[in-house]
Amino acid sequence: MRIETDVKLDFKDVLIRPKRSTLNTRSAVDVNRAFRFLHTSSEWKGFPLIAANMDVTGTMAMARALGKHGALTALHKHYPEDELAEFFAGPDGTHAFYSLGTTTDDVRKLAAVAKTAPIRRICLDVANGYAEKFLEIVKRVRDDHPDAVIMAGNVVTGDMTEALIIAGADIVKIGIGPGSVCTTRRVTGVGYPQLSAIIECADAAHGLKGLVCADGGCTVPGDIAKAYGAGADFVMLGGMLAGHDECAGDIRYETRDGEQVAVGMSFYGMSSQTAMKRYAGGVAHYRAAEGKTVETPYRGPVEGTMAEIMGGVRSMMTYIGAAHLKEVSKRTTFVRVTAQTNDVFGSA
Ligand SMILES: NC(=O)C1=CN([C@@H]2O[C@H](COP(=O)(O)OP(=O)(O)OC[C@H]3O[C@@H](n4cnc5c(N)ncnc54)[C@H](OP(=O)(O)O)[C@@H]3O)[C@@H](O)[C@H]2O)C=CC1
Ligand SMILES: Nc1nc2c(ncn2[C@@H]2O[C@H](COP(=O)(O)O)[C@@H](O)[C@H]2O)c(=O)[nH]1
Ligand SMILES: [K+]
Repeated sequence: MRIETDVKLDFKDVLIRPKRSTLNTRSAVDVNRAFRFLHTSSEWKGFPLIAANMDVTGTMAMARALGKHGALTALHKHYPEDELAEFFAGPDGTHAFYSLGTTTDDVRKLAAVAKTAPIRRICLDVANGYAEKFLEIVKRVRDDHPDAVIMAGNVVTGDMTEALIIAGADIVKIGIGPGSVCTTRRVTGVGYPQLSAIIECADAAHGLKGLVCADGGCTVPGDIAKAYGAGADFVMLGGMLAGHDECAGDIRYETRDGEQVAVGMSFYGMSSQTAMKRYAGGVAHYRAAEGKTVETPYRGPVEGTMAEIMGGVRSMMTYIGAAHLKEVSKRTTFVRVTAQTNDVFGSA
């Protein structure tokens, strides 16, 4: 047994210190980034935000809506083959990642879809990116798809970030246990504070000309700003994008003053009992669920939430004098704090 005694930090442990700046308006900053990828010759430019490949948020409707802002969506892996082929052959396919896990059927389905439609972005997603087998699958998908941008994860340490990049990932997805509907830390005791994970993995990835996507744990636009400050190239969101019209799932209505009002929508983890019942016929006898099912408030079109997120990021940039999103991490100084906000009138 060993104990690491350095303090590792979460979003809630820091704030971004303001810096003198020549930027006089939030309209003058550029929230887009242009990336070249290590293993492919392609280039991408846009707002580096990705909707999570969860049933509720990783939808084709989400890809269309976020695509308008230059942001991306990792489609969930349960769409039928023919729907995926049609989608990736069309114009909205450019705003999406094709997601898969590591089963033989996942790999077969990708090959089948890729025969009829161009798959330019692939999200190889497993709960535990530390398995030896995962590296082999990353290598295999890289060999089979030399021109696709490959994002792979999840991990939380520099050593495994490097291994995944060397195996063929262009982007490594960072985060074990920070998610809004995740119960991994509670069930297994495993995890890593997300801000430190981003800082350490971004450093490792950038040293090899790879990129990272901070996945999970953002609860407010300020957390997304902190993730970019910590060195995240992309940020993936589940819970913050749940509850919108573009999500999959039923809206719950209540009658108020004789009128039907939309109030809530369900949201669940991909390792929850809900997901396992739907796709595996139940929780395997040797496993425990590592995700939960919740109801989020119904929030209408995702447009409003995107405006808040992008407005928050723009404002952060003027506070620290970063005209381009690329400069944010260089211009970020975090201060450790013992409190974030004044909640005397509530926390929203
Ligand atoms: N970022 C995070 O913290 C987490 C994210 N998730 C999300 O939920 C999705 C579904 O997760 P889930 O169904 O649990 O698994 P995955 O779909 O990620 O992986 C399943 C494969 O990995 C094997 N495996 C071995 N050890 C583990 C482990 N500790 N946890 C999970 N799988 C393991 C499984 O075998 P076997 O089942 O036989 O053991 C199976 O072959 C993931 O793809 C991910 O998107 C889930 C949990 C954590
Ligand atoms: N441990 C679990 N993690 C999960 C599960 N389903 C999804 N996820 C992860 O959460 C993020 C989204 O996080 P959020 O804080 O933005 O909501 C997602 O991308 C996955 O990595 C789960 O069942 N268990
Ligand atoms: K995910």
